Amino acid sequence: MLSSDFSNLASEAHRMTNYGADWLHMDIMDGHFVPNLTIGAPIIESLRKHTKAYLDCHLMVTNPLDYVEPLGKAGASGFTFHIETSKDNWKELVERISIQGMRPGVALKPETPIEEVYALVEAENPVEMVLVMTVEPGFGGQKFMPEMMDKVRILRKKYPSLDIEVDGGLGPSTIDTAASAGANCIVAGSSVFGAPEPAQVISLLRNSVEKAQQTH
Ligand SMILES: O=C(CO)[C@@H](O)[C@H](O)COP(=O)(O)O
Repeated sequence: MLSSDFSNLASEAHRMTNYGADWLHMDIMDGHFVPNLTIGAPIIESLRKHTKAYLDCHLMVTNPLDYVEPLGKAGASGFTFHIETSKDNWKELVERISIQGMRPGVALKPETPIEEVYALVEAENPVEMVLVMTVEPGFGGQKFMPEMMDKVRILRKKYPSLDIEVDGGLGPSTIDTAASAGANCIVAGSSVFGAPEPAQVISLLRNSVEKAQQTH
């Protein structure tokens, strides 16, 4: 939703779900971990009053622990934190996310090796999704980094049933590359909000993933 009109967030959310979006991806940025500042728990709480959609929160913040209880109480559905911020406390983080009834996920920046998330996927109380950033986090409208697909291929081979999300520069010209590598959760901002027919783009993204899943 970073590409949406934030002054009309509820109607933008309805527009996207009416166009066929399964989830609403909410980029939460603190202006410290990334050089941008967006939304927090109060916005999620207000939005939750207007939609039952899955709110897939991506925490681009230095201290994700500070956001767990506020976002859980606000009605967030998924809570995906960055491994770069939680190498020493991810077990506590995942436990507290789960206690709040949210789905835990872990994200990694382009320069972070994929090996750094294996322990979180294999843990007794594991994350349920890995978000492979395909741009440097902080802004929408950037160019897709195809070199990140090696991470997706490795994850898909190692964990066949894991949810693998990709985020950054996804659209009609890049979706087949991501889907064929094994990504099954697709974040798309500018390619959908900027499209003359957003529903057609959402349908194209979904069809590409479904087609690729038949070969995995
Ligand atoms: O987390 C981020 C950016 O940090 C992403 O969610 C972007 O907001 C995706 O936007 P597009 O690249 O699809 O325009």
